Amino acid sequence: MTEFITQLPKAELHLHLEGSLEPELMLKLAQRNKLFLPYDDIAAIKAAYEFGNLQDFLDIYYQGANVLQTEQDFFDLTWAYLLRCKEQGVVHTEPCFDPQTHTDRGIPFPVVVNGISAALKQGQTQLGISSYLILSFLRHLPEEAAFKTLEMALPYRDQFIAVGLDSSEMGHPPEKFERVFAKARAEGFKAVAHAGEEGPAAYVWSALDLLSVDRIDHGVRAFEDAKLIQRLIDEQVPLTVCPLSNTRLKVFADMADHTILKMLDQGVMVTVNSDDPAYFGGYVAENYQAIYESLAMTPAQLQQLAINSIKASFLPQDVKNSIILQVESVGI
Ligand code: HPA
Ligand SMILES: [Zn+2]
Repeated sequence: MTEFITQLPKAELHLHLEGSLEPELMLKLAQRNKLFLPYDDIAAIKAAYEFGNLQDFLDIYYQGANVLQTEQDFFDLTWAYLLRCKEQGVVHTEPCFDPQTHTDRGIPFPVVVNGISAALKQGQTQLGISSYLILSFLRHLPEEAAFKTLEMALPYRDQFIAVGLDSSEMGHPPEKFERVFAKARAEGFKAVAHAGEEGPAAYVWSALDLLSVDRIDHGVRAFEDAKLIQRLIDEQVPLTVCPLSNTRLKVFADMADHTILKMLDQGVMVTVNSDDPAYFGGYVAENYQAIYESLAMTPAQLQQLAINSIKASFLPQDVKNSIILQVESVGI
């Protein structure tokens, strides 16, 4: 099945670039930048990746991001991710990054965005992978800080397509960011937000109604609210689901409990993504493989998930149509 999954042309729509920082690159960048890391080797780094919940993970993820200092570091991070995309049949990606994680420790915004953009551009020319970048606000910080980040980013507006919302969900509902999302939309950006990962289905409603998002990141707790599921089906709101992330962060105790297949069968526009692959044990193909094995999915359902990933992307309709034809031509 691995080969079939790899052959399916896919889009990845929920990927934190900082979460693709593999332990090997983390050590290399720490040495290059002469920084202290509280780990002796790769095994020690990996041993720290045992999470009881989202916050346990975020604490380690923000600490890991400290090794990213120069434009070259952000280029190398992004390029390593794109090479994985190439291996796994990802033909289009819409990764996000957290500028505040870097600007708050003194790294200038252009260092971050220019390093990422240069790698994405090279991904298009050398690997044939198209991409749109998403700028995410950290929801544990005040809305005022998100406004400042948006202002800082506006001179670089050609380098990203959408704004997003991530970090600690509980206690930080979408409504906290209503004004900054309105401003971003008025500036012409698309919008996505994490909602219904650890937070309740109510956060999915408010992301849709108050932030006017085009997609929901995660959204798996929508399953607890039948009315919400019906709305997601009626409006074909995409959910960027991340199966390995959900089990590693204990959103589901076991992959066999995951609701993605039920939602797919009901007609929800679900997609498969890796979230933070360096921390959760797999890139996008491993996520397809995990649900295929644990949920007894059929190859036709895997193909539908790949089609959904293209449909839910921000690509122009004619490009979507031609990639979907290619997905359909992969023999089952
Ligand atoms: O899964 C996530 N949820 C919220 N914030 C994040 N930042 C990186 N990954 C995540
Ligand atoms: Zn995420």
